[in-house]
Amino acid sequence: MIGKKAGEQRARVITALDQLRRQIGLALGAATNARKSAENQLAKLELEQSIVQAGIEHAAADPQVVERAKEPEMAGVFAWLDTVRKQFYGEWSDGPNRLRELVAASAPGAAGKPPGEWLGRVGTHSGVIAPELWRVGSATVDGGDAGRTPGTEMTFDVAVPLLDESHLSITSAPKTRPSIDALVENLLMRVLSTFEPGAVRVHLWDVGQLTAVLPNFYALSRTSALTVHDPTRLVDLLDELAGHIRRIHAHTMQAGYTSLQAMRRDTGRRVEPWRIAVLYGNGEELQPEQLRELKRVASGALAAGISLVLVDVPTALGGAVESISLLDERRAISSMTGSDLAVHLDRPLPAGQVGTAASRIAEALIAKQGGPRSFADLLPTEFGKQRSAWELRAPVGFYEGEPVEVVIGDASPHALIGGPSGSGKTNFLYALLGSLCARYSPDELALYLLDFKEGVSFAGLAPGRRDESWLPHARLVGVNVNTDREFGLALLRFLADELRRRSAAAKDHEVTHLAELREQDPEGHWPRIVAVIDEFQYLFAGRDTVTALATSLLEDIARRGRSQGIHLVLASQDVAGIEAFWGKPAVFEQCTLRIAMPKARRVLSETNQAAVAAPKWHAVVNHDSGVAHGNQLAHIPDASAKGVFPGLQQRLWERYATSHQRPRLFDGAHAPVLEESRAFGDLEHVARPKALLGQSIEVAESARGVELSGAPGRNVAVLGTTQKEALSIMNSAARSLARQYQPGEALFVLCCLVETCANAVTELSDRLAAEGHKVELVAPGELSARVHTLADDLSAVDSKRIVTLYGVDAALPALEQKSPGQASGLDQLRVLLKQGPTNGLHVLGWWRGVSRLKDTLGFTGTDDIGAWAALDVQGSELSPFCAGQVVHWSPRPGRALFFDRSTHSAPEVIIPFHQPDPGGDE
Ligand SMILES: Nc1ncnc2c1ncn2[C@@H]1O[C@H](COP(=O)(O)OP(=O)(O)OP(=O)(O)O)[C@@H](O)[C@H]1O
Repeated sequence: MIGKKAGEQRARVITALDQLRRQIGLALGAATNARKSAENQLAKLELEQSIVQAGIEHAAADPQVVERAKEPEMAGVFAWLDTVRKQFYGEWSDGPNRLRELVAASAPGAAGKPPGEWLGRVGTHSGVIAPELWRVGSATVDGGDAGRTPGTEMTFDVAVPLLDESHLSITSAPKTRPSIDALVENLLMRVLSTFEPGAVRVHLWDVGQLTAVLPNFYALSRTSALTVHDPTRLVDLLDELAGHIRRIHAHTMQAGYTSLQAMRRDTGRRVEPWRIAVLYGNGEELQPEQLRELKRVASGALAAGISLVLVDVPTALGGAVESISLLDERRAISSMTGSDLAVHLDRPLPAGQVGTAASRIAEALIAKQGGPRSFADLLPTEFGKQRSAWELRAPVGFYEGEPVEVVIGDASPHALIGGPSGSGKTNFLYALLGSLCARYSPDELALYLLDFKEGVSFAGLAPGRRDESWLPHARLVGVNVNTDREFGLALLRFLADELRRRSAAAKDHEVTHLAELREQDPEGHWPRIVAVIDEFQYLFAGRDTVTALATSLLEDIARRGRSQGIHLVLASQDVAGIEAFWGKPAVFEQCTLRIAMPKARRVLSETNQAAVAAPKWHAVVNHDSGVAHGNQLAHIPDASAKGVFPGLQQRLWERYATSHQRPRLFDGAHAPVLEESRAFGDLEHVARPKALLGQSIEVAESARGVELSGAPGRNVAVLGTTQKEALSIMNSAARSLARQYQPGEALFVLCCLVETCANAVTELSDRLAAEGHKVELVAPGELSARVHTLADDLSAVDSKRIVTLYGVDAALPALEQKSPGQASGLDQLRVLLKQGPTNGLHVLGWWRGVSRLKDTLGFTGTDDIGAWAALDVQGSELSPFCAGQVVHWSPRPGRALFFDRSTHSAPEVIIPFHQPDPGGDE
């Protein structure tokens, strides 16, 4: 509605202006017109000219003229000129009045009224629609020329279009610099006094002066309303303007508007401030590069709410440009009024009053911007109102009181955040997450959060002991993953799978973009996914398969994630993290959103140093791959203060928790407890039980186990000297198996040859017995004999037998002994390993070294150990048990390398369950 009205008014103004131009041209250039129309009648023209020059009344009294006019071919000259004059004056006689009305309507308030009515008052105009004209002076025509009494003067206002409408080019005459300053000052003051503070930003550049450009405005230079630029760095200013143009253009186009003006009218919001750049040249041509850039800026500026005022900068700008050329100190010719009419420029505004007015505007602006904003200022009044079909958009901070947004979408699908330790990177992430989660519901946004740093930075987002709330948008929270690079890999695999799932769904619906998929499949669950990986450089920390896989997965996700709504936010503390990236340009280039914390280097682009000088608790937000013109400085509110983020989380939790699942927490510092794991809890009686060895490192919580079928080789070896983990794996295996057998269905034969584990094994034995199972605790000295009987009865016994041996290596000397003519205990153990599985007997054995296991197996090869879990054993020792492949494994506490011939192509890292230690020495 507003738009339509404004549009009509604008059309009226333009028509009236055109008319005005024509009329003035006619009035003052009647002779020219007459001459043209009489080109083929030179004599007639001359006569007409002399008549017009003299004036019709004068000419009629001139006998010479009267004589010539009597000539036949001159017949009608007088009559014709009289008609023209009557017709024109009929229209023009009211021109000055009409013009006055027009300026009053199009230049309301400070835009057109005398300074006494507004100078020194702070404007209140909201800045959605700008006045169309701005007064610069007045013009006077003689009443005679206007069909009135000759000799009387008729004055009308002269105003120029500026904001959204036109650039302005001003040309000086000798010694007119003070007049030009007064003209510019008058114009700028009218603009600044019209709008509420903050709606307009003025940039001043003067090729000849560093500081003293428009000194009366000095007070404003403390604020964002006025920036004085370095005379030697015009290109910087032009770059900055080009950056605004690109950014605003992208924003408005995305919202479906061709200009900022159209967007403002339609949305009723200012969206962006207007910008006026005043460039003072010296009449000399600019350097070609500057000129090119200036023209480029000028062509896109108006649609982005940017107007240029060029003073003595000789250039022909394309598009709408009005001009004012000074004739002397008070008079000028303007393109608005035509070349025949001198404009009397308004008197300079009183310097003192301009200074006072500038101070008042500056103070009002500072008061309005307030002090530093808080985290609460980032949050919308109503939660969960935004839709993420096209993009995610949320403010993360403020610049001069105005919010600075981060956009994650088609143009900026992935983000790279960098800053040294303590620069506020984690705080930034919290500000971003809070702002996003408050705007988008968990159905619109799903978060996968991973922190490779030691510490608990994201831990609070998952349910905890002290705070039961969690962030409903979070699907996964991974903390303390510094040593578990595999978990990073698992997340990337998960994302790549999701990418495929989304691509397939998009293909089914014959669409290519998430927004279209959501439209076609309204019942589907297609939130945008944001995966935050803090200290992501850990992914590339070794020259191994993890690095290689992480690289290719990241590249895939980075490249294809955009259209499927899967976004990466990669954060890194040090340059090393970023440098890990330089060799991986595919990922780096896709991170078009760059966020640099103070002192961060190389995050933006090699040459963009903006972050180096950024103040504390600020960030440079750049959606243009770090190119300087995309820089947006923002103060980031404190999101890490006590209770701040948890406060928001509590509100979100109360709102969404009942309808959404809690996130999975993966904490690399805490091994899961067997009894608490879902995999253990879900076990039930089955025909082919699985011995659980530990938890897998995956996005979904799951455990790894070995199925003890009747196939040959279905025995399990635990390798290494670390007792705690070895005990854990052995016990989890036995206990999980016990859960899957009916009481009496299986016999557990336990033998512990490691003294320090005796208590734990006894405890296990008691527990199994208590569960109703048949258990035999064999003393070390009796093992050989028992192995014999087990081997002898191998096919004769009907029940399952689980032979669980702790420290087999310690039994080897005893097992090796043999009576002449008889098989040794070792021979019989080999029989069990080889023939046991097909006869319902499986060995779970712990060997404290690979060579001891080899000794045990003898020449029979490694096939009888179908699955193993290795602890402090070097990878190279393991290849014989892994079909000869190269095994990368650097042993680390609390982790095991697991391989099952029947299910794995390569070994994987698992986490042995945590065992509350009942009696072991550790
Ligand atoms: N915008 C801010 N306003 C006020 N305090 C802040 C702000 N940003 C960070 N801080 C404070 O500075 C401390 C360090 O910030 P933060 O943990 O975000 O830094 P970091 O760059 O992530 O460092 P590190 O990588 O070592 O964790 C925080 O404890 C927080 O209290």
